[in-house]
Order: sequence, then structure tokens, then C-alpha cells
Amino acid sequence: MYSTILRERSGSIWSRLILSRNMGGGPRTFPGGLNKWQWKRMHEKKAREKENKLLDQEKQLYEARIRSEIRAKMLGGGNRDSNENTAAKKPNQSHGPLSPQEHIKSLADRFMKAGAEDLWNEDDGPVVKGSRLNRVGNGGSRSSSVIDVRRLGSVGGDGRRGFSSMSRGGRFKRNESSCDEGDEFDGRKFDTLSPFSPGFAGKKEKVKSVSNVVRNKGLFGRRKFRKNDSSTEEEDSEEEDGKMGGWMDVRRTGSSASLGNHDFRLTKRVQRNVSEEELYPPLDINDVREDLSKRKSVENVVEESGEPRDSIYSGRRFDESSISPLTLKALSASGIVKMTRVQDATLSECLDGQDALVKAKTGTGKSMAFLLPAIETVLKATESSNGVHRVPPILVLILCPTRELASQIAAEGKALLKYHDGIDVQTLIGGTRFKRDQQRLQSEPCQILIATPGRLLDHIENKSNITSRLMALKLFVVDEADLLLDLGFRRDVEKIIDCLPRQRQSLLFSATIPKEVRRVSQLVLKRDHSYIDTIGLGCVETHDKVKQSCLIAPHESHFHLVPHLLKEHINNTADYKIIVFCSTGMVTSLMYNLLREMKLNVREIHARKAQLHRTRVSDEFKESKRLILVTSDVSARGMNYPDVTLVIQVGIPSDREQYIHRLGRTGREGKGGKGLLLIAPWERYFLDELKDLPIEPIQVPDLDSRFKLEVDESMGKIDTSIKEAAYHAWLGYYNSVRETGRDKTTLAELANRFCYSIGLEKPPALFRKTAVKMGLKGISGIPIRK
Ligand SMILES: Nc1ncnc2c1ncn2[C@@H]1O[C@H](COP(=O)(O)OP(=O)(O)OP(=O)(O)O)[C@@H](O)[C@H]1O
Repeated sequence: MYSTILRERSGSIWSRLILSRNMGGGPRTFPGGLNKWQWKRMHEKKAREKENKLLDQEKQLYEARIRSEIRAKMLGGGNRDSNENTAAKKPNQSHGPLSPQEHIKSLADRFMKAGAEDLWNEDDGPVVKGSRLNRVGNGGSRSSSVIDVRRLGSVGGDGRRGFSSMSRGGRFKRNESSCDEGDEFDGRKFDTLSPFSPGFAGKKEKVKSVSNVVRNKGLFGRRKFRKNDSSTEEEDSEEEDGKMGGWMDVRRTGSSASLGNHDFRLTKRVQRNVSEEELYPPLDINDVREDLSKRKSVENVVEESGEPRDSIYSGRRFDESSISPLTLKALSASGIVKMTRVQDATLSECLDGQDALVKAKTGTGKSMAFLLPAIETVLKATESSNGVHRVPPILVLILCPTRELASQIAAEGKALLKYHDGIDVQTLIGGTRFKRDQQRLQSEPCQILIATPGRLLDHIENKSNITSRLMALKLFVVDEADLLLDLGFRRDVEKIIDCLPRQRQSLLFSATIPKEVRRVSQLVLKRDHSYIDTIGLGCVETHDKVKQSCLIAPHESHFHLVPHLLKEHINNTADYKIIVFCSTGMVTSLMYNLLREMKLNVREIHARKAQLHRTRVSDEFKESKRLILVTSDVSARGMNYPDVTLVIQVGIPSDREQYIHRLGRTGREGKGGKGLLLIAPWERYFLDELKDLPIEPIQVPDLDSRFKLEVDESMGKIDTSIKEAAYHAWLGYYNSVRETGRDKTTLAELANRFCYSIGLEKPPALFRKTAVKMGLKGISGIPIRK
């Protein structure tokens, strides 16, 4: 009956349409009171949606088919295709439109630029015991390898490890992704790459560990990864600070959510369920011996140079190198004569035009290690060019994660260019007007550009003439490379790389280079790049002169303990300079307000603050003594605040690397310092990640009741909205930490304890949508807004 009515109704509509069309001009109104164009647009939209849905379904089916195919091969079906040659002869055998080989080839095309083509090969796929390993080994014959780093990789003895652990849904590495407010995470999904994604095989690289040059023959297992599905702040989408990602579980890890107007920091830490040995099989003992003996001989050289063992300097002087006299003049004007070890180890390699991945401890002069070759590159290119450009091309591009760091590197570059006429450095960073950037780039052309990825990409995508100016690029530097190649930034970096010429030199620098980053570094670097590690095998990334301690105390006592610890340090250190790191911007803000109420000399920096404020405070903190800076992770990387005497980290950092970078704000240029990690008993598990670092546990100090009262009174004076925002941020942060995020009831309890400890009478309600996203709807203790 309904269908008859419908037919009748639709019939009447169509007959009316036809009738009116015959009358000319078409109907004035369509069903629902829509006009002709609205009606047309509605149908177009519906068609598009349908098409997208179909495409999505098709994509999912395709991926599922490939996954099951791989799983089948891994779980005993391996024999079916054990002969890779056979597989190679039968493309399209069972993968519908694309065989794995074709698929890899298509991915290879995407990444096909100098150095990246070898991320992929036709053999990529489930590896059969022996055969692949042997082939890779043979392929590596031209290497003068000391350590077969291939064995570090996930393709181990049975040749299937990396892949099999993945296909089992295994986790690879904790995922760390933390974003401070204003990051670019806002709701963007970083989609899953194909199961074949970063599968790297059979590659070579030179590995130079202070002295020893080792060829890395390829350490490449497979990873499937997905950026956290997290949404954060809406405010400044360009802000990159604190934007971090990490390798993830094959499955989506934890839940995360938008916290509306509250800041958010996302961390997913995924515990391994495959052993370290399984992922990174042990090195051959002979290789290690050879490596160590080489290292010893270099250490002797360093000792012979007259520099103390723990000195950051190598003993070589800059005037012994081939850098230009004008740069030398600028160096000596700044009182810089001797090279640090990282500068010594990298300078000749970088000046030779080699690609390099460089690891050196925090505060040892990495910026200068890439700025000096950058200047030489410009000099060389300008000499050889005929100088006919109306606007000089950008010859050097330096990418770094935060605005403050970009400005700092630019200032250092300008100091080195003091006596060079006609060479200039510019920055492209968020927090400034886009149009103004364009005008500045036009009116004050530069050869060296220092940029944060988001803003540079904005310029590239908005078709300002930056893309054409980048066509002549000679040198591409990525500072804090592990962070920029991690998932939070990698897509942007990939897009930027797509705009750069293939013929270029690339340098990656960081104080921490996890093995995973070594693997993906080939997205940027050429196959034959050097790996220069001035820290060395078996040595820790932190400085001996920095005394590290850990204090484990209930979370609700942290707001009492921090002022106590600060006062204690201030009383014992005449020229104190302290940085307090908090987990999110809004918690930073709360801590800042508390310390200010307690009449401490304190400043705050986090991504919620306007750029003008951030720059002003950062500059002030650089120059000052007897000052406390409370900050989120925007200050964790690269910032060179001289003479910091103490770094306090409140709550667990996003990962081991972040702990090292935060700690690295003290003990710079070979000086001493102190670091204190303040965590709650239930955060103790994080210490496992730091177990190789010399961290001393310390006793929880006794706080007298008068002091506690003083803190409570000061807390009482803080605006409730700041506390509520801090509670939400806290909840968001720990909800996204895997260990705490998966047990929502416990999380709610912990959050409530935090809430009472900051003087809130009851937990502030969450938006329903937010609670749903966070998986907290219906959890007792989590109030929802009506
Ligand atoms: N050869 C040198 N002699 C004296 N001072 C130097 C030398 N090289 C660099 N410096 C100074 O050392 C300080 C730290 O350098 P820089 O910020 O480049 O360290 P970094 O290794 O990049 O640290 P991070 O890992 O935290 O980014 C700076 O003030 C820099 O000017």
C-alpha cells in the first residue's frame, strides 16, 4: 500500500516537473520547498556521499583482503609462496587489482625521491627463513660493515619477526603522542597506511659512532601505524609545539577526545608484547668488539687532544677547518674557538656534501654543527651562480618543531653571518600574520629559511612563491629529527619533502634517535648517508654532570611538593634558574598561578599563550637569573636557556625521549645541573623506560602544616575556571595514556583525587560529546553536562 502511495506521490511530483518543464523554465519549487539549485546541489551531494562511501568500503575490503592474505602466509601458508621468485612471476595472483609487488611499487612511486626509493623493493613482503636474509647480506657486500645493523631490525633470524608480530596484532613500541593545546591534532585522523607501509629492506648506511664508521645494511621490519585519533584545541591550528607522535599499535590505542575549550595533551604509551630481543635481535659479539676497540682508539685521540674525558669539546679549533674567514671572524667575536665533539665529528662530512643522521647530547652545539655547513653551502652556491635571480632562491631550509626554537636558531645564524654581506636568515613560524610573512619574504629575501612545518606547509599550499624559491634548495636540515619524523609531524614533513629538489644534501639532528626513527630517516636521507653518533653504543644520552633524581609521592601532594622543592633549591642556590615542566598547558597555567600567589618569581610559557607573550618570556628567561619558568613541552626541545640550575618534571613525560630533552635544558655546554622527576606511585611503571639512566630515588620530604596551609590558601585564591580547565586537561592527558586510559573507573577516581587536591569541591562536568569521545560516558565519578 505504501509503495502505491509513494508511486502515486512521486508520480505526481514528476508529472508536475514534466508539466512545468513543458511550460518552460522548470518548476519554481521542488519537494521540501527547495529551489532548483538547492535541489540540484542536494542530489549532487548525495551522489558524492554515496560514491565516497562505496570507495571507503572498497578500500576497507581491499586492505582486509591483503591483511588476511599476509596473515595466511605468516601462519603456515608461508609455503604456498615460499618461493618469492614464484610469487614474483605471478603478480595479481590473489590480490584483486594489485599484487603486493605492484602495491609496493605504487607506494615507492609516492616516496620516489633521492634516497627514498630504497625504502621499498619488489621483494618486500613476508620474508622466508634464510632466503631474504642471505640476499640482503650479499647485497651488502660493498659495505665495510663492522656491525651488521640489519640484525637490529625486526627482520631477524627467522626473517619474519617484524611482520609476524604485526600480523598478530602485536605492538611495536609504546606510542607517544602528546600534543599541547593548539596543536595540529585537532580531530585530524592520520589514517592507516597499507600493511606494506613503511617496510624497508636491504639498505645500507654508514654508521659513524664518534669515530667508528659502520655501515648499516638495513634494519627494516614492517610497521603499520596510525596517528592518534585525537582532537584537541581549535584555536591555533598552525601551532606545532608539543606535537608528537609515535609508533602505534596495529590496533587503535586507547581513546582520546576533544576537551572543548580545555587544553589537551595526548600520550599513548603502548607496552610491548613482543620482547626487545625479538624486535631487535642481539648484535654479533665480534662486531661489538670491533666497534668498541675502534671507539677506544678514538677516545685515546680525544684524550691526547688534552680535553678532559667528559668535556664536550674535541680539542680541534675552527680555524683548522675549511670554513670561511668571515665566519671564523664571527665565531671568534663570540668567543668561540674550539669545536665541540659533535661539530668536529660532523663538519668535514657535512662540508663534503654528505647526507648524515647525527645524534649528540643536549646542549653540545648541534645547531652550530648544521649552521656552519649551511653558511658554506650558501657561499658555494652564490659563488657558482650568475646572480641573475630577482629574488634569491632559498638555498638552505631548516625545519624545527617549535617557534621559539626556530627564532633561536635564526638568531644564532644571524650571529654567524655578522660579517657576511648579502646573506640572510628568515623564519617562517606560526603565530604571525600569514600576509606579513609573504611581504617579509618578498622585501627581505633570504637564502637560509628556518621554519616550523605547519606554517611552511601553509605557504606551500597557498601557492605563495615559496615553492618556486625552494626549487634551488641545496641543503635540507631537520632539527629534532626524531620528533619531526614521528607520526605527529611526518605527513607535513613528507609533503614538504615533495616540494624539494631531489638533488640536495640532507642532515638530520637530534639528541635522541630511537631505532624506529633510524628506519624512517631514509624518507629524507640518501641511501649512503652517514650515521654519526657522538654518544655511542652503551652510553646514556644524559650528561654525567647532571644529577638526576626521582620523587614518588601521591599525586594530590604534588602541588604542595613543587613549591617546597623550589624554595629549598632557591635557598641553596644563589643564582638559581629553574624550569618546571607540567604535562599540559592548563596544568602549567594552574601551577604558574599557584607559584605566583606564593610570591615566587615565576613566568609561564605554553601554547595557549599569545606568541608575543611567549617570545617575551622566552627572551627574558634567557637573559635572567633567579627566575622560575613553568612550561609545557613547548620548551622541551632545543631551547637554549643558559645556566638552568634545576629542571623539575611534574608527572610522567610523554616518553623516554621527552624526559631526556626536558632534562637537557640544564647541564648545557658541559655545565652541571639537577633534574627531578616527580611522579605518583601509579606512574612508577614509567621508570622502566628510564632504567638505564642514573636516576636516584629520593625521600618524600616532610612538609610542615604551616607550609601546607600556605599552599592551600594560595590555591584557594586561584580562579575556579583555571582549576576546572586544569582538571579537564589532566583527565584528557591521563585518559590518553594507555596505562591509565584503559581503566576508566580508576581514571575517574584518580581524576577526582586530583580535583579535590586543587581545591575544587566537585569535578566539573564534561560535555556529553567529549565524554563519549573519551569513553567516559556512564563512568561513575564523571559528571556530564545536562
Ligand atoms: N664550539 C662551541 N664553543 C662554545 N660554545 C658553543 C659551541 N658550539 C655551540 N656553543 C653554544 O652552546 C650552546 C648550546 O648549543 P645548542 O643549542 O646548539 O645545543 P644543542 O646540541 O642543539 O642542544 P639541544 O639538543 O637541546 O637542541 C649555545 O649557546 C651555543 O652557542
